[in-house]
Amino acid sequence: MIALDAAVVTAYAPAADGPRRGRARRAAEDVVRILGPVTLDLTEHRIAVVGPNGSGKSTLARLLNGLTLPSSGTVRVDGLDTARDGAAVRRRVGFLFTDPDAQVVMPTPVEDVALSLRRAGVPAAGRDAAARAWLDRVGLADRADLPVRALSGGQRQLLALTAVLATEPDVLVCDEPTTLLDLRWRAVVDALLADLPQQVVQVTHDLDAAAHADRVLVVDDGQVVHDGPPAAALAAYRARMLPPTPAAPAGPA
Ligand SMILES: Nc1ncnc2c1ncn2[C@@H]1O[C@H](COP(=O)(O)OP(=O)(O)OP(=O)(O)O)[C@@H](O)[C@H]1O
Repeated sequence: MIALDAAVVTAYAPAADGPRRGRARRAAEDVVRILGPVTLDLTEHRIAVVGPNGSGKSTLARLLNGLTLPSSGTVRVDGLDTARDGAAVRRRVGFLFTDPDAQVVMPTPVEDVALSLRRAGVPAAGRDAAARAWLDRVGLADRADLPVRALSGGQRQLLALTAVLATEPDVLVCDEPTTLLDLRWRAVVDALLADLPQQVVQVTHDLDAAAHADRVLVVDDGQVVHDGPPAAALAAYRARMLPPTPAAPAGPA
């Protein structure tokens, strides 16, 4: 289980027209709170995180596997503190970025998945065959030895997802995994995520996808402002984002 206890994230963000200071002289007034305090126990199988641009969703997602550490408060994964046990946390919690090019580092798909297997401790002798088996599972077997740049954007995101899954995490955190994909690839990735046995926490602007979650967190202005079943949380989010339409003027009597 992932548990956040009064987790706060701050960042150094000096005003553009403020005085310029060296690293040693950063002023307290230039430190801004970008998230929190957030206290949550994340136990549901499928959790969606929605909210406007810049509201803090990615920051929240990155807290969950220690990519971002809380400035105060704690984040624990199965009791492991992300600030102290980062490597063990990252073995449990995989992270999928919006842009697969930020994640895929090797020249070919089979090498990229093999790298994940290496990180997961799979012995060298079995890695190539295991990587091919993973690619086969997601329908990328015939792309295994092509240069990654020859894959479509959708195939690259599928590859990035496969490379994360190959490490067999207990939890998968996805930060807008389908935002860059066309409708067809979005459906492929959504279907794959829906079928995973793992807990999935997904940041998304796709409210249709969020509607299938067990729990939806609505983040706004660095706070979790709604938390509950999708119907109620998404209605609250829509009401927050979209002003009510003015009543139609009355017609002639
Ligand atoms: N390292 C940083 N330094 C200063 N400000 C930051 C830093 N990281 C994030 N922010 C700010 O914190 C806020 C929250 O950012 P975050 O990326 O979490 O939002 P988001 O909800 O994921 O946005 P989007 O939907 O646009 O991806 C934004 O205003 C962002 O500019």
